[in-house]
Amino acid sequence: MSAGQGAAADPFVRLEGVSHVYGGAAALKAGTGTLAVDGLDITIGRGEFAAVVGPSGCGKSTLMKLATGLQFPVGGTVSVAGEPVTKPVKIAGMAFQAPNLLPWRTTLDNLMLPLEVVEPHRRRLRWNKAEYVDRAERLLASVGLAGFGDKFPWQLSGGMQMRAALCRALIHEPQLLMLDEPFGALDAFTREELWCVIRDLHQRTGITVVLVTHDLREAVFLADRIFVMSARPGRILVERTVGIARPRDLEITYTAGFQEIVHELRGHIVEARR
Ligand SMILES: Nc1ncnc2c1ncn2[C@@H]1O[C@H](COP(=O)(O)OP(=O)(O)OP(=O)(O)O)[C@@H](O)[C@H]1O
Repeated sequence: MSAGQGAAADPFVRLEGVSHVYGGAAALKAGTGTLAVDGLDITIGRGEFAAVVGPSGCGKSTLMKLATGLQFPVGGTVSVAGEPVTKPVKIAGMAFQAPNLLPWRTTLDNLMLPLEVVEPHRRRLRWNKAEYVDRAERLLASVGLAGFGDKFPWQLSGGMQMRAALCRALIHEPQLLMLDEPFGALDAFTREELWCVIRDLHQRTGITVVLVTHDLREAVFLADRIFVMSARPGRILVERTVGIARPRDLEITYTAGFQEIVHELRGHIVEARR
């Protein structure tokens, strides 16, 4: 296992007895709200790589939004790094299925965007631009995009855009990386290439990662622990420690042990869908 040896060692992201209703509690009472998650308990350790899987619409993205302070629960508690989550969590970086790069900005300028918003970088950016540009260029190089900073998003392939979006999520040196189906729109080969990019990043930095995915192979290849959610309203049904030694090579995805875990998870999701 990697740096984070599980939740017990050093809890970092913690949701306890969390319920969330879109539209608010009053809307739920009136029958117009959606109870997305209910009694959701999950603890992720510092430095751990956690994956969350489950049936469509079970509340995986909601879990991500609650953990990062983009939504607030109607019940239960959410904390990150020991602090209750009461506003958007600054120490988190996020990447989603769509890279969402601004087409009129170069790749480098897209990477700089969070720095123009998040303090203390916002204050420092003007006088320390060269230092930040250097950081952005080092990040681009670390994902195989050295020299592409001056290209516009439309000059990059889908996989390259996703790499750039990952760099943008990391530019403010977050302690927590939240990935919501980041590779869903990519072809199988590009996706596997990016698994290795994320694997190496996690190995190198020890950052805590939470990955939401529909791809069970992706979850088993990358994660220390996998959480299976129930159908909506979502809660954690199963917690599976992967236990495959690191560093992991793509070859392990063809081994019987790996495929056994994938099948086991698939069984849990079929069950959850019922
Ligand atoms: N803004 C919203 N307003 C009302 N209902 C919402 C909103 N966002 C999500 N929901 C509902 O809450 C439930 C959980 O949504 P969420 O996006 O968290 O699920 P998910 O597991 O990420 O879905 P998927 O696997 O399809 O991406 C779903 O039934 C969804 O329709």
